[in-house]
Amino acid sequence: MTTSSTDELQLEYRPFSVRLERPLRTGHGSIESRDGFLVRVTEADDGGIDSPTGRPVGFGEATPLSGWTESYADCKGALEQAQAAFQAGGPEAALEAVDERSAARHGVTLALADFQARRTATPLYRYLGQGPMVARIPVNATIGDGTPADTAADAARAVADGFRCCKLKVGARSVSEDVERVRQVRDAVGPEVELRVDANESWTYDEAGTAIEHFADFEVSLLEQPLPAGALEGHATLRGNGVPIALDEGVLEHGVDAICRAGAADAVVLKPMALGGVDVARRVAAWVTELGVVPIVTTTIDAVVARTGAVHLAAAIPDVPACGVATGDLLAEDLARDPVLLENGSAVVPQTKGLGVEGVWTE
Ligand SMILES: O=C(O)CCC(=O)C1=CC=C[C@@H](O)[C@@H]1C(=O)O
Ligand SMILES: [Mg+2]
Repeated sequence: MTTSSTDELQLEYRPFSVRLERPLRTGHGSIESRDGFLVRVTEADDGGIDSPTGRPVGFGEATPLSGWTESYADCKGALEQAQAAFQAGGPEAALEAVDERSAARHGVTLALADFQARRTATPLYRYLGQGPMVARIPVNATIGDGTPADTAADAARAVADGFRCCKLKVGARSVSEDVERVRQVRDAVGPEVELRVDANESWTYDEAGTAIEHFADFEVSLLEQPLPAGALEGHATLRGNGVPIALDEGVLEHGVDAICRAGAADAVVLKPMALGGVDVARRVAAWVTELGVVPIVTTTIDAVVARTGAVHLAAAIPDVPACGVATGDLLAEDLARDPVLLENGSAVVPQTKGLGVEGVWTE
């Protein structure tokens, strides 16, 4: 990475908290707010808000999530160390300071990537992937746990808003109630809409087998993490019964090498915040694609900076399937205007330099 000399650059961070519109109930429990840190890389003498002088600036976001990344306190501590290391030894030293803290590393690396992509007047996805221009990427709607009728209504609303793929949370209720929820959603949205379900490790092998029998009838296209993260063989045995299997929590538990060797997944979910950065996630996506496993990018219900980074990551992955990056509407508030337009089941990829997020760091 070529950057200005250390004494010309500085790394800063500041805390934020954004509420969700309503708690996202999952098999793991509920997510009610997202508390993290905005990260900014600027030229040391930069005077201010989003570098009005037009000099390069880079934004990142470190938003820890329990069960997926380090704790908030550990993330804060790692960013403190990274700021000092950056001052003393530049980006490479800062990256060493966050090496074992995935959310903190995500924030620092995204800010550095945004900084470099802005300097070269390149959209972040092209800076990441050196690939062709990509105008839009397919996205799924994210629908939390609710009664069968409420879930069906939420899915119908998403389809009316243009989504062609809905991912439903399951696992917080009995398998029979979840089967009924998916049945009612399928009846509500018709046969053309893609339905995926995410159990967040909630089921036993028998429960997963029962669910798959019914979900195959409803033409569910993907079942995410039915069994606990540690189960590799169990997931391998569930495959091939009419509903493809994706691993999410299992990616963090085993790594993609073990998953692919065990033949445990048809797809893997790549969460840049949990993997330590969009750079890591893109390398993993290329790797699993080589092995015939489908990469799916999702956010960790992040604020606009990390969420836009996930959109750029998805745009850097050739032939990416619908991704879970349309999560901005789950938030009651955000840190800045969303540069990503959602329409007709896709996200329009920002083509401006860098991430394309502005107005996010106001004094
Ligand atoms: O995949 C999506 O549609 C959005 C992201 C999403 O569902 C999740 C983000 C973070 C934690 C979980 O609640 C959940 C998941 O397990 O994939
Ligand atoms: Mg998941």
